[in-house]
Amino acid sequence: MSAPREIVAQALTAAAFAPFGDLLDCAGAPDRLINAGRCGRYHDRARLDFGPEGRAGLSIFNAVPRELPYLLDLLERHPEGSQAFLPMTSNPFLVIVAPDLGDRPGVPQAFLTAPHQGINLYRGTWHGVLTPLAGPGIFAVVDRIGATPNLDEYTLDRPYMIRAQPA
Ligand SMILES: NC(=O)N[C@@H](O)C(=O)O
Ligand code: NI
Repeated sequence: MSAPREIVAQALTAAAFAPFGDLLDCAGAPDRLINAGRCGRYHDRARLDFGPEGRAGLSIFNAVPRELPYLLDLLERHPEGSQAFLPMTSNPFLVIVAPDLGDRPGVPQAFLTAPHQGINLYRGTWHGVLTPLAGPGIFAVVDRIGATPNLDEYTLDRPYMIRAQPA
C-alpha cells in the first residue's frame, strides 16, 4: 500500500472557498443595521438550493472531534442540495472540498476555519464529512430534506493525510 499523499490545510478565506461554497461570517461591515442599530445583519449570504423535490431542513449535528493529521479516504457530494454547517461553538473545524471531474472528485483542498466561521457547500460540491477539531462538535446544519436520494460517495483509491503544517 503506497503512503498517503499529503495536503497542508490553509486558513479559510472567501476567495479560496468561492468555487465550492460560501464562507459565512461577520467580516467587514454588515449589509444592514437592524434592531435600532443594535444588530448587524449580514444579509442573504448563502446560495441555498434544495432542488425541485426537496425542502429546507435545519438539523443539529453532534460530531465526534477529530485530530490532525487527519486521514482522508472518502469524499461525498449532495447532487440535489446545498449543505450549510454553522458551528454552535467557537471551535475550529476542518473543511475539505474538491473540484468535480464528472463522476469523481479531483485533488482536494483543506481549510481550517477561524472561530465563528461557518460554511455553505454549494449543491453538488465534493466534500469531506463534517470534521470538528475540538469538542463539542455541535453544529446547526441547513440542508435538503427529501424522499429521493441525495448522496454520492467516492472512496479514494489512495488516501490523503491532511496536516496543519508540512511534515
Ligand atoms: N450525512 C450527513 O448528513 N452529513 C454529511 O453529508 C456531511 O457532510 O457531514
Ligand atoms: Ni455532506
